[in-house]
Amino acid sequence: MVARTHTHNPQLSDPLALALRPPENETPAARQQRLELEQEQKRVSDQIDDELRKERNDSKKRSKREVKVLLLGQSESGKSTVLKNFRLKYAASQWKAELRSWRAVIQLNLVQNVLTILDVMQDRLALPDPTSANTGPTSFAPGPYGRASIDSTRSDITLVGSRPGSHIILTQKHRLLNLRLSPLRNVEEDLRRRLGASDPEFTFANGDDGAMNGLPGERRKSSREFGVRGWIGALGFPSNGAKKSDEPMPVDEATEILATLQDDIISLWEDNEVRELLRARGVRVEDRPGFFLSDTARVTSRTYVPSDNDVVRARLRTMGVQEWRIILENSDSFGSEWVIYDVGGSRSMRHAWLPYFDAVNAIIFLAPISCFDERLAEDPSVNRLEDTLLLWKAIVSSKLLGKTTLIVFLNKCDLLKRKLQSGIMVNKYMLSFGSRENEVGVVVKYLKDKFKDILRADASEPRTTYLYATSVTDTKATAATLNIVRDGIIREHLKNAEFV
Ligand SMILES: Nc1nc2c(ncn2[C@@H]2O[C@H](COP(=O)(O)OP(=O)(O)OP(=O)(O)O)[C@@H](O)[C@H]2O)c(=O)[nH]1
Ligand SMILES: [Mg+2]
Repeated sequence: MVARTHTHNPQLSDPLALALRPPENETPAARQQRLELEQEQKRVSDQIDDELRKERNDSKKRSKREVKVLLLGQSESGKSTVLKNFRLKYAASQWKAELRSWRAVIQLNLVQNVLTILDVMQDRLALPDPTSANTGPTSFAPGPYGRASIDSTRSDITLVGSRPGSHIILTQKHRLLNLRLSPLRNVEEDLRRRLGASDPEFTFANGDDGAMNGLPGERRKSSREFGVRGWIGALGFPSNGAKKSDEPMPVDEATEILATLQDDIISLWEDNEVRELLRARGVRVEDRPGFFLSDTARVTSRTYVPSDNDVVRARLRTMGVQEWRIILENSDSFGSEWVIYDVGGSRSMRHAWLPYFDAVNAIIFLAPISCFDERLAEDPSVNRLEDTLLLWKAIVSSKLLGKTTLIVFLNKCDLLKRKLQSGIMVNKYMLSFGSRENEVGVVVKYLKDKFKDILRADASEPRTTYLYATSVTDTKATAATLNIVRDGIIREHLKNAEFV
């Protein structure tokens, strides 16, 4: 009978229920003991449930209290730089503790500046030196590290006559510099490995998705762009922010080699022929991300510790989506807890943005307006400004973002100004600009109107939008903008938060 009941009770036919059922010949005392034990177990289980419920509610409340911001824009638009400014201003002690961790990135940026120049020089160096009886570049003494080698078998000598800058003569001095600086190729590899080594998902962007050497006349893509999925892992940030900042930094091999080559790097960058060749080839190293050649003496010193401004200017490409939780220092009021999502901006990474659209209060859209004459690294047929405007159109017309506060930073105004002053004409690249004055204020106003026009024509819903002209490598000016932006976002957030 009992056996039949068990067999016919679907619940008790479950193997787990069968295994846990009370013994059939249980004595009253054993039964009493079992029931007491079960009661205690239930009490503990209920307590755990209560705690979980409380935690869920707390996290819901916290999530309501948190201000969530998504940084969007194409690659190299300045998203990570805005994040850095935000942390510098609102999480200063954490920021300070992390400064030293950026040394390797800045050293890598400087090494890449030098290697870019050496690459540009290679075809000219392959030619015999007309000012010297000594014709073979390999006949020079090796540099201080003795690992140098020069490819003297290049076969493109016949082509170089037609390249821009073919009138510039590089001499023995340049060959020697090239030879002495060639250990930097190993330093580059070493630093890349070191930065990538702590991130199992590190990726080298080489070719199909890297930033373009990018300036007018240069179609080649860089194999130098380097990105990591997480700064924290790659840079080895101190986990508790407690790293002592007055200890000297260890002098590793890269630092030692850079210190030894300091004078050569300065000679290369200050050399008139080299400058002329770069100009002729349209390679504006000084306008590129992560330009540190003007700071060579400081950056190559054995005791170099990065400054705030160095870190803000350092270039480290973002891969995927990085979430930053920032508790604003000196503020316990509403709006002191921020979550900022910093995303990778190149086309192949944009699909990863979507899941964050309905979770954020505000979007800061970075529009690098100095890029009117540049092409996308990932698709050289597309103008970078055009890509930015298309992205903006897609964002404003997205229904998912109907309630999201939109903030636009018309960024890189400093570079825009320099470009316009160097004589590059906006109307050559943007016909609709017409005969307006080729001046930064006029261009900014024109583009602001363009962004507003797109908003009017394509917005899924009318919404609050703020536009600012920025140069986010200028930390002082950006701090002031961020203050206004922060207050605006909090105001909007308060309006929408249910519990207010
Ligand atoms: N001169 C100047 N440089 C800027 C400005 N904004 C950003 N940069 C530089 O441009 C480079 C790219 O900026 P990032 O913030 O890394 O760009 P990103 O949008 O995060 O790029 P991805 O991570 O590839 O999506 C960095 O080296 C910055 O220092 C600016 O307003 N002026
Ligand atoms: Mg980035």
